[in-house]
Amino acid sequence: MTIATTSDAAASTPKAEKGVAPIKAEYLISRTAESVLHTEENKETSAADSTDRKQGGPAKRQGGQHQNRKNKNKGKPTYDEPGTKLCGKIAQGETCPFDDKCSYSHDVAKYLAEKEPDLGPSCVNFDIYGHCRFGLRCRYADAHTRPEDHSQIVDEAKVKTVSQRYALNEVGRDLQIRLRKKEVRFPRTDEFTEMLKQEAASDADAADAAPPTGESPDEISDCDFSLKGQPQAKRHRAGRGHIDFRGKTYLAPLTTVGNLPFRRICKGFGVDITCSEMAIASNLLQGQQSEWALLKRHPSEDVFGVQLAGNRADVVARAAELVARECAVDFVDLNMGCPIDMAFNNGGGSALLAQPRKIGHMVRGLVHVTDCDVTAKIRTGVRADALVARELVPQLEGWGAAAVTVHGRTRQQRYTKLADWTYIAQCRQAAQRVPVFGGGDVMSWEEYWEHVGDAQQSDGVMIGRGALIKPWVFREISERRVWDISATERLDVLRDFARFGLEHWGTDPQGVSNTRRYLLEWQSFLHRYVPAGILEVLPQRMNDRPPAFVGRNDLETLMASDKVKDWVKLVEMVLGPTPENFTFVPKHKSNSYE
Ligand SMILES: Cc1cc2nc3c(=O)[nH]c(=O)nc-3n(C[C@H](O)[C@H](O)[C@H](O)COP(=O)(O)O)c2cc1C
Repeated sequence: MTIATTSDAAASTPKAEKGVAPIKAEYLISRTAESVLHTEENKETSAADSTDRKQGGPAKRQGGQHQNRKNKNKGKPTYDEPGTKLCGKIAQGETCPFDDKCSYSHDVAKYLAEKEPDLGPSCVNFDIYGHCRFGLRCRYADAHTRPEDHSQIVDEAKVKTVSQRYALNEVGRDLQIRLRKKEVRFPRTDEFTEMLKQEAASDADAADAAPPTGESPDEISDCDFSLKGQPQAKRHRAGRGHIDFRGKTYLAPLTTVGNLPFRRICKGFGVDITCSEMAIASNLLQGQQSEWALLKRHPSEDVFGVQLAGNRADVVARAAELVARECAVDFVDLNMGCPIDMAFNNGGGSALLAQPRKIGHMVRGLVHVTDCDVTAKIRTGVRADALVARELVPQLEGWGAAAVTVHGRTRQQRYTKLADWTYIAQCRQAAQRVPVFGGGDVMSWEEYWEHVGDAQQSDGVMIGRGALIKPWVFREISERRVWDISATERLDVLRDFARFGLEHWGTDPQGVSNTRRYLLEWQSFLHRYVPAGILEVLPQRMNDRPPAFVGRNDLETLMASDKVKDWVKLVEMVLGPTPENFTFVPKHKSNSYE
């Protein structure tokens, strides 16, 4: 898409309208030009709310995920591999132990005749490791294939010097198999469960001895937030508490988009703390490979946590015990904010906020079964008329949490309305020692320092969508200045992501396809960035929607497009041509203006 500036564009003057990003007059597109433009393009697939925007405002709809994603991007053919999949051993030039019983093709000539052309002259995996584990199946295979006999080149010198694997926390298949066979033991969780049983027995004895109150102990603990009867934070183990959370920048856990390559980009811009995407405790315990893959950590992630979600204290404890035993993690974070129905209706995520007794068991359990810090991520409450976070913070502290993050919205609110930073400040004041991070809507250095500076509303800020829209926000925060980043520099960021993605997901057709999809998911947020030099008033605010504008050059204009077609074009600039029949619908609705 190339939007030309129309002659009457400069005629409009920006108004300081509530909810509208103030764009300098010379970059505005007039209403007439805009409607012509959209008539021409109205046949295109567009992102969820792009049509809302053209029609003068968002239609009311539920937050969450796009439910109508066609085949949820999983249908075939979505990635560029010939119909027959070449056997991995043969692709490496080795012999296959299964011979003619192998379910994959051994016909190299046929595979190469059908294969799409290479996507580029060099292969990231070969460049780093001195060999490519995908061999002929690599989409950059020419870089490491001898043309005369298709054998694979190995750069021995490099193979030897690469001692460290690219990602940490790559848990072997044998653990997954043992988990599926139920052969893994959880001694520390067993110990904790036993302890809880004894506590329950002595509580029952005490209740028998006490005069009747008319309420069962469960009823009391399910609705009472006082510290009565709760063990204090005495379960800290030696070695715990080594992270000084205060004042550090913290990249929020972000399902799908907060993947390792994205976190690596944010590390490059200076973020201090990173966290995995939310991993479901029960999926980990079932040995699901895709869930364990969420825990991978790049060596640059020097303060790294794993976020766990679950609805049962014993399940979450087992998962945490295993993660802490098998992986390199600095902290385990308990998710109590997830709003999606699937988690909520099963009593997990933000549904926990209404069950303080269960939270107590969970946090104490995590503290008991791990040697690392345990942190908690909560919302202000489930509903606006029953906020619970302020009462919960001291409870969490008592149970042994090393830090708490409060996302300043209720579940009911999703992303509508601004985060309540006044309430976050009250949560912080309710804590005695533990650092309380706030989260919600921050996307500029000014807002960051407003919340952690003199106002002392929080001990730190966790940044989610702000980092997705402009990951360089972390550099701006540390330098305390706006960076008017150019479109070419932004394209370099996309290029880095593509490289990191190919390193992470692989250079074979599936890996390239994953990289493309995750980059598109990210672009569904990135396009919301309004270049600093185009704004009349800084900083850009999360909920201020810009009127249609052109960038300072065609690339900048393309980057601001809310059309999926343009996102695909942009991604092709760093990842080569998209396969035919490719469709994409972004997963999260939170990328759009509410
Ligand atoms: C796409 C997306 C995925 C998210 N995934 C998670 C998650 O896995 N775990 C979690 O605790 N919060 C998750 N969140 C919530 C964020 O961590 C954060 O608390 C929230 O977006 C508010 O911060 P923000 O206004 O800076 O985005 C997600 C948010 C978004 C936008």
